[in-house]
Amino acid sequence: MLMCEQVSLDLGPNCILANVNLQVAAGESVCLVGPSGCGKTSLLRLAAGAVEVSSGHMKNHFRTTAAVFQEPRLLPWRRMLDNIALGLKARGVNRHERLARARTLADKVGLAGYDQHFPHELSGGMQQRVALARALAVDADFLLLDEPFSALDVGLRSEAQGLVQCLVVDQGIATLMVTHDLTEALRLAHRVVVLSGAPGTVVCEHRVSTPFAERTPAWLYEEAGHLLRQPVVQDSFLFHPDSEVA
Ligand SMILES: Nc1ncnc2c1ncn2[C@@H]1O[C@H](COP(=O)(O)OP(=O)(O)OP(=O)(O)O)[C@@H](O)[C@H]1O
Repeated sequence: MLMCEQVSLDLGPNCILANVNLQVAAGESVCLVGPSGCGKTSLLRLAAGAVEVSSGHMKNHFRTTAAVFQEPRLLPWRRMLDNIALGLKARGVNRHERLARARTLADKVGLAGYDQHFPHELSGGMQQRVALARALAVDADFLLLDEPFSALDVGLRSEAQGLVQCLVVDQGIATLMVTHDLTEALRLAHRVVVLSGAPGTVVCEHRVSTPFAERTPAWLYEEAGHLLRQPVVQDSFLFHPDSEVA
């Protein structure tokens, strides 16, 4: 479990996050949304242990935490399987074993047959799937996802979202994911957490009880509409439906 209690983060003279309370339980998928600059990535960095809280308590009780970023961050001189196996090498797993595990994961993310390809020979969506497989290779029970699909076109994005949904539903991997896309959050999350800006703080938590299989596109847009009708959410996104457009 991840537990944030009254967490604040100052960077230089600026208060980036203030009194954030957030929990992610085992197997739970939580999506963070909020305006640009409100501290979503900073919160992921705190969860990853990359930065220390300025005040409050942050405890990550998951066994293994792995991260996937907006850019796949693959090693261009390494072939696809070696990129997936990177974390295993760092953990001292022998080459035969790590390639076998990487191949199993490549199959799982739909990349069978591309073992010997270099990153530049793969599409953006495929590269992002390699990054996901690399995170899974270390047997993570908690994934931090920082807008992992924002650079993908609509079709690839939907495919990648389906993959993450499978990880959550079939394998019970917990996720904390940052996205700008409310419909993406509603598709993938058990809970959507809305942050407001400057400094970032939680203004709304929305539990999504509709089963994943029933979250059709029509449902997603309707549910996003409901959420955006809440004044705190509108304020967070500076979205005022009744304001005049000049
Ligand atoms: N190393 C740093 N030093 C000082 N300020 C920083 C540092 N990193 C981030 N910030 C500031 O912290 C604030 C929050 O940044 P962060 O990247 O966490 O926001 P975000 O919500 O993820 O933004 P976006 O949605 O645009 O990606 C921003 O104002 C940013 O300028």
